[in-house]
Amino acid sequence: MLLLDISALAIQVSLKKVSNFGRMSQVDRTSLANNQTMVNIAFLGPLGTYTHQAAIQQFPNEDANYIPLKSIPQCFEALIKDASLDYAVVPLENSTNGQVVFTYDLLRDLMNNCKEFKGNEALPELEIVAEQYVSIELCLIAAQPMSLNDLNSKTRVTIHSHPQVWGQAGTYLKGLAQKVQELKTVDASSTSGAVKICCEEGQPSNNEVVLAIASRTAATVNGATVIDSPINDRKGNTTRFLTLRRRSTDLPPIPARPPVTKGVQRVALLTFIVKQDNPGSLVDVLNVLKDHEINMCSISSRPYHYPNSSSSADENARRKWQYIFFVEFNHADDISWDQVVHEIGSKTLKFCFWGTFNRNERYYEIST
Ligand SMILES: O=C(O)C(=O)C[C@]1(C(=O)O)C=C[C@@H](O)C=C1
Repeated sequence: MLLLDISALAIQVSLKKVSNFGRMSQVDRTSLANNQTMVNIAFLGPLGTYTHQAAIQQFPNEDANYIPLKSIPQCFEALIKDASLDYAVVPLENSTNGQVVFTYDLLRDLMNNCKEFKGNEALPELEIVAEQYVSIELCLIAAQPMSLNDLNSKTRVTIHSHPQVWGQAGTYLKGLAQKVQELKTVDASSTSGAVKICCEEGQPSNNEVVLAIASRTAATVNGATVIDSPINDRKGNTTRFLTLRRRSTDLPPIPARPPVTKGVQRVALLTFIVKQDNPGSLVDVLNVLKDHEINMCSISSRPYHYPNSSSSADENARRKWQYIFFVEFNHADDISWDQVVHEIGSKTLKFCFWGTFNRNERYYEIST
């Protein structure tokens, strides 16, 4: 509860900073970015999203300007193109329903469309510099004060939220669907955006109710009412966020939170494609990690398509059912990077190291 109050307060403070930023010209914003004391952080907005909370956790100081953008792709695009932005914070995965596929696919596309290579190592415009964890306590929210008891067998309910939420409150929504006449879910670009839509739509009629699922902070920011909470199926529901920046940045290394002490685990993300028809091609890459006593902590894949520019004579370029792999691993400070990179390069068709960052201590929290 205390945590929520603090975050609501932080969001009020950041609201002021956001509106100031919005009025600045591009030149002002660039000179602001050049002023070492200010950092400009893009995030999936509007204010009150869980990503906003992650951005505040990552950059809690007075010298942070938070810039809400409309979608995850816009966060990537703006950070690449707008030199006045220093960082972008985006969601990566949820402890209940897994990958935020938008982010995975944007990383894939950046590697795929990369113009700069060292051998077969892609060097895309962005890198990952930190991770954050935010507790996701979902609330059912109405524009006007009302009670859960107002929903009955005659009510037709429409609920707006970010698509990532449906899998986190599936059981709750099934229960609610049995209580009302009809329940419809509508995707929004973010949870706080969903509350905004709910407030704009109001209540169409006595038997029709428009609701949203979002955080308590999003309800406060939009002047809406929480009618039920927490509604997530699993206690301890948590989303993991990444902080990105341009590889070419002049910024000093991101301050480590908690401070780097000897023994803090480092984490790296590697993406790659292999010759799919060669038996053992994936195992060969993983064996490089094993040989260097590097512990893999996650592996996942997404569909992969060769870049549109590939020669049409190349059969691989036209095949379906190919995959890009995402592997995260812990490593000691003294691993022989050059050797690891060389060996990974020799076992993959194309690969990318997205950066190496401190493991956030909240990674180790267990559900109570
Ligand atoms: O919509 C938001 O509030 C977000 O920050 C996005 C997002 C996500 O994409 O996973 C973040 C956390 C929750 O899991 C739901 C939505």
